[in-house]
This record gives sequence, C-alpha cells and structure tokens, in this order.
Amino acid sequence: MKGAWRAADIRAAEKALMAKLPEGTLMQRAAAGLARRCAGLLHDRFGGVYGRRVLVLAGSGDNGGDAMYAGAALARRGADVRVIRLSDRIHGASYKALVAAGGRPAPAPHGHLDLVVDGIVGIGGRGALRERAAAVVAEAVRARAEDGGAPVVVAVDVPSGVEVDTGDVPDPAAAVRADVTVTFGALKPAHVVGAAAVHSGLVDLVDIGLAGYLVTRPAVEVPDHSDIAGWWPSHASTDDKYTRGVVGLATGSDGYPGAALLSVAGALAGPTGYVRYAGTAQESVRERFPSVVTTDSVGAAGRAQAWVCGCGLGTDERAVGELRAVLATPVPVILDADALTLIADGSMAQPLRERRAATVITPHDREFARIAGAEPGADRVEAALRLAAQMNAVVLLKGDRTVVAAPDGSAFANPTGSAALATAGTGDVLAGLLGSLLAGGLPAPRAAVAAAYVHGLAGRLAAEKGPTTAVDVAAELREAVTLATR
Ligand SMILES: NC(=O)C1=CN([C@@H]2O[C@H](COP(=O)(O)OP(=O)(O)OC[C@H]3O[C@@H](n4cnc5c(N)ncnc54)[C@H](O)[C@@H]3O)[C@@H](O)[C@H]2O)[C@@H](O)CC1
Ligand SMILES: [K+]
Repeated sequence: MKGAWRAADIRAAEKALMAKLPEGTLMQRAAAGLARRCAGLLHDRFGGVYGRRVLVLAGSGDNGGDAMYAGAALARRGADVRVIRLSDRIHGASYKALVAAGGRPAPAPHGHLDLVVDGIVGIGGRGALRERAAAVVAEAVRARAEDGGAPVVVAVDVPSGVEVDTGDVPDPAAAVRADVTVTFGALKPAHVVGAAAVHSGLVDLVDIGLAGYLVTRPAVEVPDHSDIAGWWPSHASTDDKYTRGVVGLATGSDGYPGAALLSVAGALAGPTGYVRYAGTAQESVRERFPSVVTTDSVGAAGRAQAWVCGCGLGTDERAVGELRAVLATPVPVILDADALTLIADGSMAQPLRERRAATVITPHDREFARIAGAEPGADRVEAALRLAAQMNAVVLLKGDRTVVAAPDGSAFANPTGSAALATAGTGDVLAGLLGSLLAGGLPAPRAAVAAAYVHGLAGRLAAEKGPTTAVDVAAELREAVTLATR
C-alpha cells in the first residue's frame, strides 16, 4: 500500500528533514532524480541526451528550481536546453546554474522540441494555470519532436494547474497533461484521485529521504498487487462449498434480467464457493449458470454470508420488500443502483441504522448526489469520507479512479481504473464480485478495494481486445483475479 499525503503534510516532513541536512540538499536530490528520469526518457525514445531539444518551463517557486537544476544537468550532457521564465521572479541559483551549463532563455517555444519539463508550479500551486502559462504550455505541446511525434512532457512533482490536495482539475485546458510525473518524497492525492491522476500520466517517485518524517496518516492510500494477493481469501484443503462463504444476490427484475446475470457472473469469479440468486430472473440465471441456486425472493433463500442488493432490481413494491429483507439480515450487505435510489428518500434510515454488520454502498456521482444531497465535487476523497461517516457505511465512489472510504476515516484510491469500465452493466459485475469477497470473509473496506482493483484490471484486459461491454469485463475477471493474486 502506498500513501499519498497533502501538501501541508509534505511540507512539515520536508521541514523536519531539512533541519538535519545542509541547505539545498533536498532540492539537489530532487533535481538529480528528475534529471536522471528525463535522461532515461530521452534515451528510450531518441537514443540519447546529446543534441536533444529540451524546453524548461519555470514558474516562481522551488518547483522551477528543481526543473532548472535538472535542465542544467541535461545541458551538461549535451542537450540543447531553453528556459521560458513564466514569472518575473524565478529561482535565481538554479537559473544561473542552467545558464552556466549552456542553457538559454527563450521568449516562447520555438522549433522542434523533444522534451518539455513542467516546472511551473508544484505543491505551492493553486488553481488553474494563469493565462500566459496556459498559452505557452498549449504551444509547447503542439510542437513536434525530431522523430515527428509529440514531445515528451514531464511534470515536476505534480502537473501544473491541478489541485494537489484533491486531484481536481478546475480547467482541463489550463493544466499540464504529462506523460510522466516525477514526484519527490511521497505521492500526493493529485497523482491518484480525480482528473489530476489522469493528467499525471505515469508517476515516478524519487526518494529524497522523507519516509521516516511523514508522521501523519496519508490522505488516501493506493493498493498494489501484493495487497490484493495478501488479502484474497485462500482456500484450505478442508474447505467445502459452505465454508468458503455463500453470497446472495437480490438483483434483476422483469425489466432488467441482464443485471441479474451480470451480478451473478461477478459473484462467480470471486472466492466463494456458493452463489444464491433470489429474484424474478431465476430462470435465465439457472439456464446460464447451472451452479447457482435460485429462489424467487430473499425470504425464500437460505442463509448467505453477504447479500448484494439493487442491480436492476427496480424500485417497485417488490423491490422495496426485497431491500428490507436484505437489510434485516445480520450479514454484510452491498447496496447498488436501484437500492441506492430506494434509500435516498430516507425511508430506510432506521433499518440502515439498526444494522450491526457492514453496509457497503457503491454510488456513481449522480447516485451519490441523491443520497448525500450534492455531487462529490472537487474533493472526492473528503466527500466519500463524509458520507461514510454519516451513514456508517463503506462508500465505494465510482470514477476513473474509484475511491473507497470507510467510517473509520481511511480512504483508498484504485489505481487500475480504465475508461473501458464506463459502460452499462459493469457496475453489476463489480457488485457481484464485491459480494463474493465479503462473503469470503474480507472486511468491508478491503473487499471494496480488492473488488475495484480486480474489476479495473478486467476492464483493461477487455479493452486490449477491442470495444468493451460488461459481458466482456465479466469474462476477463478470472484472468484478472489470477493476475492480481499471484
Ligand atoms: N520544500 C522542499 O524541501 C522541497 C521542495 N521541492 C520542490 O519545491 C516545490 C514547492 O515549491 P514552492 O513552495 O516554492 O512552491 P511552487 O514552486 O509550487 O510555486 C508556488 C508559487 O507559484 C505561485 N503560484 C501558485 N499557483 C499558481 C498558479 N496557478 N499559476 C501561477 N503561479 C502560481 C505562487 O506565487 C507561489 O509562490 C515542490 O513541489 C517541489 O517541486 C523539491 O525541491 C524537494 C524539496
Ligand atoms: K509542475
């Protein structure tokens, strides 16, 4: 698990570390790491640094300092480095070092460009790029590299123009879109949540010695394969179909039988040995998945260790009754889609409050708005945490980087998101998989994080093969589980 910290926490850690080091050490470490990464990128794409055309965009703060020191290092290796000063006041020592190494000031981007280094603002940045900076960035990225392609864009610490602490991008046209972001000391929320995570491109973390100095809890955490593999319920040789957990699905309706099938497909890819389906799509479920035990209602179904409720369930009287039945069970429950619509008017507040087992809700932004009264807004992590605390439920807020927030204040961002998942029915698959993980005994926050992770991988696998539907995502789940858990 990697943590991401907000700017104030990073600054406090840097201050404590800096007090123990000669002045300028941290910037030198940052710049050296940045120069190394830039040289590596030039080498990979153009075969070397010598003669490559590099444009450094320098703003007023230390972010510009990092960029110009790195520019100096590249100039010493023979790159043709220009710098555009985007403020009257720029970091003096690094500018002198750049000029001494052969770098030259430029008024505007000119000619071909192989590498653009964004040192406009770092963790001191607020809001969108100012007009001139935005215009210069737009012009620079329109330039051509020597090989005819677009220049490589490297953001220093964070892409300029994004909100570091929230991952919001107030104006996408006035924010850098990086191929690679070279960041220092620790990740920041902008690298892992919201549109800023997309603007960050690949994130490359340079160690500047900060680790022991970050004493606060991270704002958000990011899982990797080893977390998922470590959490995934393993099967003991003594297990039978019941000990691995039974997941129940109260999904689908006459109007939406497909949602039942997709949620069942998701559940079957999880670790449980037994899937119960309760609803009107019994027949199609049995036909398509003979291993699933079906009934027409939650009341008629046997016991389960977790219930999934809502995907395609509808919002009629029958749906209300099924939701009530699920909420009354003493086991973890996932509320998705129509179940979220049904709880939005507050009529289920009491059964929700009375629950002792975990409740997980899986809203997209509009569903979130129905429940919370407003869309998540700029700070998706804070918004999800607020709703989690208010409802005493784990909130899985869907998005390109899905956020999972728990009532205990912990928050996670899923790194495997994919645009391929923005298609009808993928949420049903996710809910089923999540149900299986809960029934398999994972604590709710981990089950939500692991489900989002594997579901994202499945989306990526499906997208590699062509245009993606929810059926394709479900079909890739098995391979995604194997990938994530080995
Ligand atoms: N503090 C440290 O110990 C270290 C800092 N480092 C670098 O220093 C950076 C932070 O430096 P600073 O604190 O000087 O802050 P920045 O370099 O992020 O710049 C902030 C300045 O930019 C201006 N600004 C803010 N928003 C703007 C906008 N939208 N458009 C134009 N100008 C804007 C403000 O006037 C502010 O003074 C880090 O991101 C990192 O790159 C690294 O050298 C590692 C060590
Ligand atoms: K930057």
